Amino acid sequence: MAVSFGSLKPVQLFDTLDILGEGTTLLVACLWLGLIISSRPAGPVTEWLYYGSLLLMYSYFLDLLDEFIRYPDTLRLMSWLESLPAPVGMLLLTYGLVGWHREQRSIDRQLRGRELFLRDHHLIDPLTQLYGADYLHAVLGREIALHRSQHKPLSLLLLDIDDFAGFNRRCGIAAGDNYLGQLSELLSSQLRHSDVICRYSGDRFVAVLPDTSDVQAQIMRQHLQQHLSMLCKDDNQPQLTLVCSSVSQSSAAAALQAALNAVTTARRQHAPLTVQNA
Ligand SMILES: Nc1nc2c(ncn2[C@@H]2O[C@H](COP(=O)(O)OP(=O)(O)OP(=O)(O)O)[C@@H](O)[C@H]2O)c(=O)[nH]1
Repeated sequence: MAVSFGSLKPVQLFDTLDILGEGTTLLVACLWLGLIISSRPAGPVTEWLYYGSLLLMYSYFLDLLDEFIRYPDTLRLMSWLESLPAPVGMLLLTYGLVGWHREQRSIDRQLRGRELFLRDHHLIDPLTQLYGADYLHAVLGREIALHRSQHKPLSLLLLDIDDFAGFNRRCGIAAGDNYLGQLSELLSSQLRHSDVICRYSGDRFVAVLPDTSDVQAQIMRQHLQQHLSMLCKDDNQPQLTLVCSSVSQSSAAAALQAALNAVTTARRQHAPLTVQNA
């Protein structure tokens, strides 16, 4: 369209420096557009950035064309078309960049939170390499909120060692440590990747089972029971109580208390045992 409004300039009037400068500016604007399209997810911020750089590209393109084509002095339209899109494009681009900055800050905040959590080694129990009680409370609280809002089932498994103090006295602390290690390995190998296994206290383990109904939790408990009963074959080994409960409470503390009550009930109901159901 621009070509039809004007006439081609003679070659001797071409300004090489101008062409080089304006050509490079146009290429950089094209590069920006390419980077935005390839690296950004779809959404309003991307649109601001996209339309801003598109307008800049358009303006720089007309600027470059100006170096090759002479327009009649009476034609004001071309000069408007050249000069107007650039500031509008800059404004759109700036608005998009502010949005991008905000997005990035909220992503950074989330990542920093996660990293701090992972770097917090006191959350990991050094003996079993499982998460400890603090982590359990945090994860269980988060899962309860998530599962309540999504109306999904959530269950807990609680494994308690009976009279672990007695076992330590009979066999020694080292044997007790070894037994805790065996239990944690067994739980880690038999539960799913999505389950969070924690050492809740010295002789208690809790697994948070997301998206797990009561029936599924019972099946998992029976599966674990078979493996645990192999550990309990030796008369010298401490006995275990294993309960599972579906979480209906609204807080982590209440859910854990319900699981602990289930352990007490299970213990009352059985003679020193292998494994029990809540
Ligand atoms: N070997 C070993 N023992 C531990 C560790 N942490 C806690 N204990 C012991 O676990 C025992 C827990 O005692 P209690 O809370 O009375 O539990 P329990 O003896 O199993 O009694 P009940 O649970 O009521 O059957 C204590 O004797 C602690 O010393 C550990 O890391 N290694």
